[in-house]
Amino acid sequence: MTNGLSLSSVLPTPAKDVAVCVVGAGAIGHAVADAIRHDEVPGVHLTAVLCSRSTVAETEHALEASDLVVEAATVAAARELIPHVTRLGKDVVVCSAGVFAECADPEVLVDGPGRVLLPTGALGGFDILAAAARAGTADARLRHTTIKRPTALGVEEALTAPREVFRGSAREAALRFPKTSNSSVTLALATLGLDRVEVVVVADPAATETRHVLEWTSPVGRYELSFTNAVDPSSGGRTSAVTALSVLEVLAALARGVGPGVVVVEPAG
Ligand SMILES: NC(=O)C1=CN([C@@H]2O[C@H](COP(=O)(O)OP(=O)(O)OC[C@H]3O[C@@H](n4cnc5c(N)ncnc54)[C@H](O)[C@@H]3O)[C@@H](O)[C@H]2O)C=CC1
Ligand SMILES: O=C([O-])CC(=O)C(=O)O
Repeated sequence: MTNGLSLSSVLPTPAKDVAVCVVGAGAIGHAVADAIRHDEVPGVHLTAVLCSRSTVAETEHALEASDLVVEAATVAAARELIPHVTRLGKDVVVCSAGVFAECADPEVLVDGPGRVLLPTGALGGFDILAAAARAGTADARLRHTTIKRPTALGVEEALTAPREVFRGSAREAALRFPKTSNSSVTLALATLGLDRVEVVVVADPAATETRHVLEWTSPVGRYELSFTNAVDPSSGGRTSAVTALSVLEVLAALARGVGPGVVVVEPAG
């Protein structure tokens, strides 16, 4: 700063707005589309919102008109969309990250040159965990405990106390709870991989919010990160409201040319 340069003057500035198509008009898709419509993300504009009734022609037209696609639908939709969009050379922000639990190698779904970008979703702290993983993962351990209300997990039984309903790998969690373990998959892909992150799922009849606890141990440090998330009321108590906001962080980062979590100081005026 003393030499007259502000931090952002050395960052690349994208030449034009990023044109975004949102796939899925539920809790996340609706919130993301609304925020873009209301100009809450500078440098980004909305081309279309596709729903499950959209025709093939509407879908193709929307993809053609977009630079980037936000998938906020289902694992099944992500399974079809990822190879298709990446083959067109466009990036796709994927909320239904659980789709990667179906693949021995996540890269097989990505038929480039486009890329898949996974938002941190309902979690955070990936920066420090990925940094710690750089020191080596052989002696690292990571556990993700999710605590949600029983109906959000598909647990029909009337519980009177919290109950552990699952313990296994992130891959197994996503296959067992495809609608509520996407964040475990993203976390695993950012750190130790799908088969080495332990996931515990707890159904708590008293839960009014969703809790996620991450416990990391490795030679470089021990971290415990705890997230208590308000749920999006339109998601049946299932989806943490911050997930849509994390998608907006990815879009804002793309428009600015720097990753989420980086503090950018803009020039004055
Ligand atoms: N990465 C993360 O941290 C999180 C990921 N998720 C996942 O994100 C996805 C979206 O979540 P929500 O908005 O809460 O779900 P939602 O159920 O509220 O909305 C999904 C919408 O997608 C629509 N849809 C289904 N198939 C479609 C298709 N082929 N094309 C277009 N639309 C389609 C549905 O009709 C529905 O309106 C889900 O897979 C959910 O499990 C949810 C929370 C956190
Ligand atoms: O929204 C949340 O708290 C987490 C979730 O459903 C998921 O990871 O799929």
